[in-house]
Amino acid sequence: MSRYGRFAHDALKNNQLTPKKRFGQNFLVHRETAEAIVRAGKVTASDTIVEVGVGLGALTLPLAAAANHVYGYEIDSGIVRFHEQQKDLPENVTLIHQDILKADFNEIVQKCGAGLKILANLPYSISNPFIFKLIDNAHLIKSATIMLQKEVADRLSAEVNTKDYGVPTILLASVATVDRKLTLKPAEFHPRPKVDSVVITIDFTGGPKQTGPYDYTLFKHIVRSTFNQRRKTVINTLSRANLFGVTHKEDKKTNKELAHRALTDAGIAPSARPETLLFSDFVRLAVCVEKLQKEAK
Ligand SMILES: C[S@@+](CC[C@H](N)C(=O)[O-])C[C@H]1O[C@@H](n2cnc3c(N)ncnc32)[C@H](O)[C@@H]1O
Repeated sequence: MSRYGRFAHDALKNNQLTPKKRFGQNFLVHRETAEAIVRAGKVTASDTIVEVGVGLGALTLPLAAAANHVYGYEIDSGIVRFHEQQKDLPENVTLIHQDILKADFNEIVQKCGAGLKILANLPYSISNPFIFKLIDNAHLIKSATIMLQKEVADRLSAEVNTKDYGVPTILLASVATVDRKLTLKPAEFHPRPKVDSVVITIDFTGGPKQTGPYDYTLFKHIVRSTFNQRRKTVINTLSRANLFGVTHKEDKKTNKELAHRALTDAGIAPSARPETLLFSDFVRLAVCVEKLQKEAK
């Protein structure tokens, strides 16, 4: 066992801390790996970093050595108590006992300054809701370098027309670009997870080329409704997505006609399946649906 691994093991044992599955507690056991994640995040001496899930501090310490300041969020009161008793975190680390999913990103910006830089060995238990939180707060974030279960990273960086391509891929592509950095084996953690992990950097400054204005809420609704039934054709799901204010049963035909028009106006084959459509196709579709909605008023 590495020195880091022995440290994690002993720290947990001596403080009656059992790794909690519900908090996704798989602690890093190699210092070099933690340092590689900091390098992947391109952390510089002037950076203020937001770390999600401080744990025993495996990533926090190299982050604190490389950055100006680290605001570390941790949900587990046992771990927070451990750091308070040990006083082991450097002075430029502020430990915040809070569930990151409940945190207000505007308040985090007030603490950390504009353009958040986030690093995390992300607890697997929150990876999906956390990604959607990042998407919703994209305008406040510069980059997020995060470690995820490989299958989640595969979904976020999936190519069009593959089984992994879906709602998270498209919504993330609408605000950012994704770059895969490292693949880590289960032996990098204590306790060992069952699957490989991947570190990705999500760059919120390198989002898609300007597509012109479109209704983002409508775009999201269309993406979610079509992928809800990913085996069906887009004309099928779009006609049932309550887009055109036609609710009477007998007006099924009208819904289908309007959906057909929106799709052909957007240059999309009505018989297409959602996984064959690019982010830019969904944007064009949202623009055409909005135009028809306005005409119908
Ligand atoms: C995978 S461990 C990583 C710990 C440490 N950074 C490391 O690399 O060894 C995830 C950490 O996130 C914490 N955590 C889990 N859910 C959280 C949440 N919703 N908000 C803040 N921290 C959370 C866990 O208690 C745990 O310490």
